[in-house]
Amino acid sequence: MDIFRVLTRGASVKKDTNAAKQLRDVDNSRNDENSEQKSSNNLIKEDVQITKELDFFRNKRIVNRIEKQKELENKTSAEPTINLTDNTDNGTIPKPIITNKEEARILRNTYKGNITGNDVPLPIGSFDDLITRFSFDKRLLNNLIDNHFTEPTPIQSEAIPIALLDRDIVACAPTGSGKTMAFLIPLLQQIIDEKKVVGLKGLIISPTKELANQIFLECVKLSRSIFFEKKRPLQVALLSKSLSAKLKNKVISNSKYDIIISTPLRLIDVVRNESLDLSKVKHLIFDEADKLFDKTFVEQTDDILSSCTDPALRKSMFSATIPSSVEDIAQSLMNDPVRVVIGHKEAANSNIEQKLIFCGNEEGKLIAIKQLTQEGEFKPPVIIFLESITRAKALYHEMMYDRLNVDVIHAERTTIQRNKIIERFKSGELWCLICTDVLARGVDFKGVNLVINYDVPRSSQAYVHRIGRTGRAGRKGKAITLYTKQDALAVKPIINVMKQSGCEVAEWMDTKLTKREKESIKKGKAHKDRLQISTVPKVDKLKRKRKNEMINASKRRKELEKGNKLISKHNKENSDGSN
Ligand SMILES: Nc1ncnc2c1ncn2[C@@H]1O[C@H](COP(=O)(O)OP(=O)(O)OP(=O)(O)O)[C@@H](O)[C@H]1O
Repeated sequence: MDIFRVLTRGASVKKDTNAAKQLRDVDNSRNDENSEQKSSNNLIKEDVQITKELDFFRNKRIVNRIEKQKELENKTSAEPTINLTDNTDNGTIPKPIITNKEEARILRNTYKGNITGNDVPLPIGSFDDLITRFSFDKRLLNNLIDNHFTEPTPIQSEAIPIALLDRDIVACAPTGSGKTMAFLIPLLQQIIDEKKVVGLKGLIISPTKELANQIFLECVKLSRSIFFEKKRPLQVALLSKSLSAKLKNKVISNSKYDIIISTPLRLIDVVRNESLDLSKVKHLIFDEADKLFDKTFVEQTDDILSSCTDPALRKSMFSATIPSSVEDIAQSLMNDPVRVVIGHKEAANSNIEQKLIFCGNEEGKLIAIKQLTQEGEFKPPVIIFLESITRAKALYHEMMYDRLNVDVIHAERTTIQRNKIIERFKSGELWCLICTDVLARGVDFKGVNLVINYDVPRSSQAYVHRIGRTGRAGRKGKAITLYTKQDALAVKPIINVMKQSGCEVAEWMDTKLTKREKESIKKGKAHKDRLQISTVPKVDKLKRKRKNEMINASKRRKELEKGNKLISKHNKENSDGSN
């Protein structure tokens, strides 16, 4: 009972907010003689309101359905599980329970959900719906509440029932909109339902170690205190280097875990070695699916798919960007999938203010960063993305030189170093994180104020993910992309994303390039031939180098002299002793 009280408490909305009023209007109009006409008028109004701010966490206020709730309450009075009575008098709207297609349509309109497929399940309007429609585990619900997840986000509203009804799903929803919980919640419920099956049942694949670790931690939080018969806990594991060694050496049984989270390479390694059996896996989830199906990973992903031999295998794909090429693959691999798109497919998260800065040339980029600092736009925490390890290191040294509180993460840093830096950044000790695309996807840093693309990302997808490190979980964020003459071509897809997301782009930035201009940019191989990162002129660098050489030579000379003195002293002492 208590858990439901807490859940219901979360849904407080002032009665007079525009969105709430419109939604009430929509509902009331159903009883009207001209209900159809009124309803469509209101939906147009509602569209305007929602497009203005596609805020996936706060602007989702649903129909006032007091009558229906009361009816339901009477029906279910024998089951004192759901608290439906509070909150109508104190300025709040009851949590919606979606019972038919019309209600689903209205709910979907509030978040621009486009759901297609055969027999599309109804979304859940609140976590209460999980109780009325699915026999949801109370411990799991408690864990949700303990972690302050009181209302589902749109992707959760849609994806959870689809998965619980054992359907394959291809889901595309904005960065930071809660996709992780959208696949973890139903997965855990299904593992609980299949408690009698021993062995690995759920597998989550992520392209990077950082993201795999983050999903693992979320999964541990949600599965806390869930035990099966004989006090066996629900076992979740991150396939780390040490765990894969233990599995290989049979120190740990390969049927110990219910869920494993892994990167593709690490998983394939233990599967090829026959240290892990995937034949009982029932739920296979690809997070950042478009990355896992691009040329970097596709072979390993294919191997994973062919190792999961259970004919009832259910597959899920999640990402903020799913290009049509990946959708085609998905359709061919999946069994009658439901396709979920939240918001505009080609747009970035609408909580992010996007800006382009033309810097002329490479030197201009450093100057731009300095200007942002001086003008107070460089508000920590800040993440700066660069296209290569060399460039990330160079910028790091440059910013260190300016005594800024920064560190750098790239593939050459060890896992321990990477984890430590991430912790320092999360705790606020570190203000600015410089990185390559290793951190572009999935990593959830709460409260990042600004993302700077020091180098223009190579695709619209890369751009959407990079800037998605800010503006998460309903917060506002800012993204600035620096570009030079060389980037005039590369910046076009970014301009498209900006326009799709409703951001302004100055006309002069979006001019069409002539064939000749395009050719000359291509010849310049924009990405390969960037100048080094430094504001120090070449002459000064040479001077600095000579000065360092002189200092080192003088140090060596002094050490030599010191050594010579010691030897002659020693010799003298020896000769004195023999006399
Ligand atoms: N129902 C919810 N209520 C409140 N906060 C939530 C809810 N679901 C998720 N969150 C929070 O939202 C944040 C973003 O979630 P998540 O990392 O799953 O985003 P994502 O959609 O996977 O983003 P990306 O595309 O960048 O991987 C997290 O901090 C998470 O804890």
